[in-house]
Amino acid sequence: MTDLTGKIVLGSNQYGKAENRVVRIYRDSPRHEIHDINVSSALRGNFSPAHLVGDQSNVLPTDTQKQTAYAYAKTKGLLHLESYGLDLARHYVDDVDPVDGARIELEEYAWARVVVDGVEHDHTWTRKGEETRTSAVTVEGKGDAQRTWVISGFKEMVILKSTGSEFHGFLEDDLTVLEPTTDRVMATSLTAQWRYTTADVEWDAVYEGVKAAMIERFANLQSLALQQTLYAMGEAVLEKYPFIAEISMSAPNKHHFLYDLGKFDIENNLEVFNADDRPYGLIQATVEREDAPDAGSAWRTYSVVG
Ligand SMILES: O=c1[nH]c(=O)c2[nH]c(=O)[nH]c2[nH]1
Repeated sequence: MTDLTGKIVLGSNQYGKAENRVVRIYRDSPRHEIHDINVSSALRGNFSPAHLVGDQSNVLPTDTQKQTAYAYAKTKGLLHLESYGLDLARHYVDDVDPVDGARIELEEYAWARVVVDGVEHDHTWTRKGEETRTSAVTVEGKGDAQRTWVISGFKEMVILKSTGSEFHGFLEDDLTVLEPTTDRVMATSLTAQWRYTTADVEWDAVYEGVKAAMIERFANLQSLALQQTLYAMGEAVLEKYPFIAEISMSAPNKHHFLYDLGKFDIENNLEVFNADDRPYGLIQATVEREDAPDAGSAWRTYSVVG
């Protein structure tokens, strides 16, 4: 083995405050609104002195980033993940001299208003078992050279269809035991992220529209495989919204195996299944436009590792 003798230098780095749990209540009228989020910030820029010689003069403390996350929830507002993320990212890049890039990652936990005596309650909710909405906003550069990328998405939207799904005609080798099927349960816990070509978007309406397009395609397509369903869902989103450049999806195949009731002489006509949690097939795909603008830093995550 040859010993390496090159100079040791600092590679890519960033720092910030991860997972600030910010809950913003709007209580200007008797009917309150709640936004319950998890926000992480990461700053990129000239932080070599901090790493090399312990000089903090360029370092805006992570504690300040935490304070900013909470303060901005009030002063700038927290109505949409994306607009709040843009406010934070632009602040760090525009107002903090050593910062030339900021990455804000966000998740929102949905709450459902409770209904008491048939009336929606003003200030009490239960946590929805729905998907978690997500966003990732990146701003780089100052002044006219500034670039902005916005990704929106969701995690763990659990969706199931009890028919309309087939899987057959697959490649077989000596170890293939899977039986082909023309009728099965298809279920997944879908994670999706889509990249906008603009930051001028009606965030909530488009989020709901993307979800609706995906759900409609999942429900109505006679599926020959989860791969085909995933592509069709992505295609539906790009067809509907010309300002979305690409969508990436990750879909665990939540297998529902027909339970053997024959041993009890009980007929099971696709009625009783074992919902097995692992192992699971994991189908992942990106659907994109050939003329999509360069993704730049859109997908660079805040975590250096992983
Ligand atoms: O939709 C599916 N895609 C696969 O690639 C696959 N593989 C498998 O065993 N079952 C399934 N289902």
